[in-house]
Amino acid sequence: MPIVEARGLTKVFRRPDKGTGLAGSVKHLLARRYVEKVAVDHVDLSIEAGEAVAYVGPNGAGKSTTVKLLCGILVPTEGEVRIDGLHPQRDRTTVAHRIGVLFGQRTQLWWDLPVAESLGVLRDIYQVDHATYRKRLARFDDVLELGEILPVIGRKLSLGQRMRADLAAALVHGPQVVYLDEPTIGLDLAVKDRVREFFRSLRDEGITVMLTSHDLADIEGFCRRLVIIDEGRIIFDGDLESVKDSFARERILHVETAGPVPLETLRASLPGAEVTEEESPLKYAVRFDRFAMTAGQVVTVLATLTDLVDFRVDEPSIEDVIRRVYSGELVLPR
Ligand SMILES: Nc1ncnc2c1ncn2[C@@H]1O[C@H](COP(=O)(O)OP(=O)(O)OP(=O)(O)O)[C@@H](O)[C@H]1O
Repeated sequence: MPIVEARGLTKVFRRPDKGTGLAGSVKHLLARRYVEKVAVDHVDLSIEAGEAVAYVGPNGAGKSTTVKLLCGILVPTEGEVRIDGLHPQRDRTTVAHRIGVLFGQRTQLWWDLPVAESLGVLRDIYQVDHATYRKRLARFDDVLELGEILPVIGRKLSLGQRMRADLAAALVHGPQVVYLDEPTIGLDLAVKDRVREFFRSLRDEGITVMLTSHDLADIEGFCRRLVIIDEGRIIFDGDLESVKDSFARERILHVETAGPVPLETLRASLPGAEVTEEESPLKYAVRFDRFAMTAGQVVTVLATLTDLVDFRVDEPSIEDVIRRVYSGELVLPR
């Protein structure tokens, strides 16, 4: 049985349509008008225990709303959610123990308390015994270096410290399912790396993770499954690597040659590829479609023209593919 299951999940927000200016407000008072926004539109999603799922989509696609529905923070307009077979509202307390959530844009720490006390309050709310709590804190300290920020008051934390503390807060009760909504937003690279390492350790422990991020480096090497939402609807749900294999066709071979070769000669020898000079002398970039030719074939052709000193092949990231999906240039099979 899936640990997270959503069927026909729909959320429609209704907000007052007040028009503009005073006249608009008066008109609204006399005859109330509303506009509706379908933020999540009949989403079906099944996540098995232990899966790490990337949930991506452009701004306003409905990602955060889905996460809020899956946690029980919002009640669906239509459809239903089950967490380990339980209903997020009817079984609120049991579900709260099974899930952890981090909203990168918001904190669940108490602003006026040191981090240690905020975590202590959560320990009491979730009734985590002291030995287990100490063990969890030690683990958070290992990867997140939490120890140094435990005495710091919430409002004095830097963004990176705040995110590390919030991760601990989301996990202090040992949830089976964790939703991470933009967990690396605004972090510098060193903290991002540390936090990403922590995600991998969660996955390796068998915790189910659903990760929403605009930084696709968060999902590479971490999530096997990719779900793309656009305008409230799931437009793709499948294997991340196979998407890359099938749609990230472009490869770039960076090559350094022993002597200069005229660009025209290189271009004439590699029809279908795009050859450009790189910034340093004797270095070229060959951009080619890997379905049209292999990197080996490109290297063989180049080696007939000159001696090669060094070469490297760059693969495009999943980011390129997803950018093309967002722009409508690429439609992935569902
Ligand atoms: N409380 C609300 N009331 C009215 N509209 C809302 C509310 N929350 C979200 N929306 C609207 O629902 C749509 C989906 O919003 P949501 O925050 O889920 O998107 P998102 O994919 O998380 O976007 P982002 O990547 O920008 O955070 C947007 O058009 C948003 O303006």
